[in-house]
Amino acid sequence: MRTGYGVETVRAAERALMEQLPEGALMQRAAAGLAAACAELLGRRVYGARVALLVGSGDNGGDALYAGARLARRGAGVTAVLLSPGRAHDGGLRALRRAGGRAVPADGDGVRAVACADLVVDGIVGIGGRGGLRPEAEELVRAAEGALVVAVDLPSGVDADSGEVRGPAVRADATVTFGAYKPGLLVDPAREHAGALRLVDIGLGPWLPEEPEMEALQHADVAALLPRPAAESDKYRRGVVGVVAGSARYPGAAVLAVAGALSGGAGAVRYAGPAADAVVARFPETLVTAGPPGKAGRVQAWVVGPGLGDDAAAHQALEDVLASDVPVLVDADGLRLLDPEAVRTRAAETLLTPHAGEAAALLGLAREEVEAARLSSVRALARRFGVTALLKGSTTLVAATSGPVRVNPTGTPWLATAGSGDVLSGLTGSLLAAGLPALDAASAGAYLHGLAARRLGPAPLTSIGVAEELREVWLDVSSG
Ligand SMILES: NC(=O)C1=CN([C@@H]2O[C@H](COP(=O)(O)OP(=O)(O)OC[C@H]3O[C@@H](n4cnc5c(N)ncnc54)[C@H](O)[C@@H]3O)[C@@H](O)[C@H]2O)[C@H](O)CC1
Ligand SMILES: [K+]
Repeated sequence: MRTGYGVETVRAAERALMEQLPEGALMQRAAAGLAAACAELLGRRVYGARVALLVGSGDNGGDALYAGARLARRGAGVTAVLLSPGRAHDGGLRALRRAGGRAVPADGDGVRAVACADLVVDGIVGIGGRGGLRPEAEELVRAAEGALVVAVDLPSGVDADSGEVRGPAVRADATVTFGAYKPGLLVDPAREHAGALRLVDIGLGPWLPEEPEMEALQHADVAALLPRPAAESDKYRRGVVGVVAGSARYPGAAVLAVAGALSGGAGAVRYAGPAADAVVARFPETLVTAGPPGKAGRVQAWVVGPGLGDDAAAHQALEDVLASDVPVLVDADGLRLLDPEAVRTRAAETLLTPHAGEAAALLGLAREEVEAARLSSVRALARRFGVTALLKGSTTLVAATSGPVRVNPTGTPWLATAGSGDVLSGLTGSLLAAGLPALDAASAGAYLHGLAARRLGPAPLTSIGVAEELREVWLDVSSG
């Protein structure tokens, strides 16, 4: 599990550790790790490589200078471009010059040094950054196009805690981050600015809290979560997932949700809704209930919402499902009909799976506000309504009412295909029925769904294609 810790948490840990160390020792550890990463990116062709350091006014710039000195000692031609000359960097500049490097102001000389560099080190701003890049930095960053760009701690201009990018920001080929991943490095849009992530241990471990702010499921974590079909031969013991989806207008959503559910590990899928003919024609094994969900046979979890429409039958179906005592996943039209306050008193778990627009409606925000602050939005959804919330996006986030937010690393923009959310709902509901807690079902569902889409992309995706790919993905992941 890749874990992320917020800026304040990292700073507190750094302060505690610095009290035990000689002045500047922590920065030397960071600089050593940064220099080693740069050397690797240069393919160990450090001797003769042209390196430009973008040096901001804080310790982020200090890291860059001391790393630059180490690269200069290995024969690189290193030029520090000082964005705001000040006394703060006397030590680093002395070290750089002693090693044969030089420093120039952020003017024509600086732009030229960057424009002909093989490697540019972004030491403009790190966890002390506020807002996007400033104009003089922007010009230098533009001059860096064509070079390898390594961001120090995080790409300058992104928000380390939220992953927001509120202005111009560096796009790095790699980011060398110190002590702990910051949540912003794991969440879009900042994640795509960071490039390949590399964590340098500077000894913060003992001073970081047990519980991180964020965690990203890896392959092995999901494999451990998946229900083992062989263990329960009896289909009813492996859980039956009920799917309430589709309408005369959208029968396809029912087919897609059932397709996802059949790939999710439950023993059987029970469909209750007006699109039974379309569903059974495609998936004859589906158990079908003609009447409302309340009259349906026993299920271990419900999925309600995809293509449901908003007529009286839809309202009744949602009410029936929420009145049940099993976990319920509410998606799509179900979210539009939902009175979120009504779910707080449910005995069993409720999982909401909105995209940004649906989350915005539930939170009374504009879609752009949710997109700009995804981490706080998914937490707000979970905590305000006492639910587990999955916020869809190219980085899907999952939050329970407390504990770390889960971030899905397999997300891909390809998933913004009509109907792919219906497949995800069915898949995740089936994992709920198989007994996974909502946080795990949603995390594993998003992981498998993203993996299936990645394997099919960049060919144009069909959602039914993603559902069919899920079977392959399941086998791959569960075989570890
Ligand atoms: N603290 C430690 O023990 C270690 C820190 N590491 C590195 O230090 C930075 C954090 O350093 P800090 O001085 O707190 O802040 P920054 O260098 O990130 O920047 C603050 C500096 O930048 C100015 N500033 C703010 N916003 C902008 C902006 N948008 N553009 C330009 N300049 C901006 C602000 O005024 C301040 O002067 C951390 O990220 C690590 O890289 C070591 O790595 C480990 C030990
Ligand atoms: K930086």
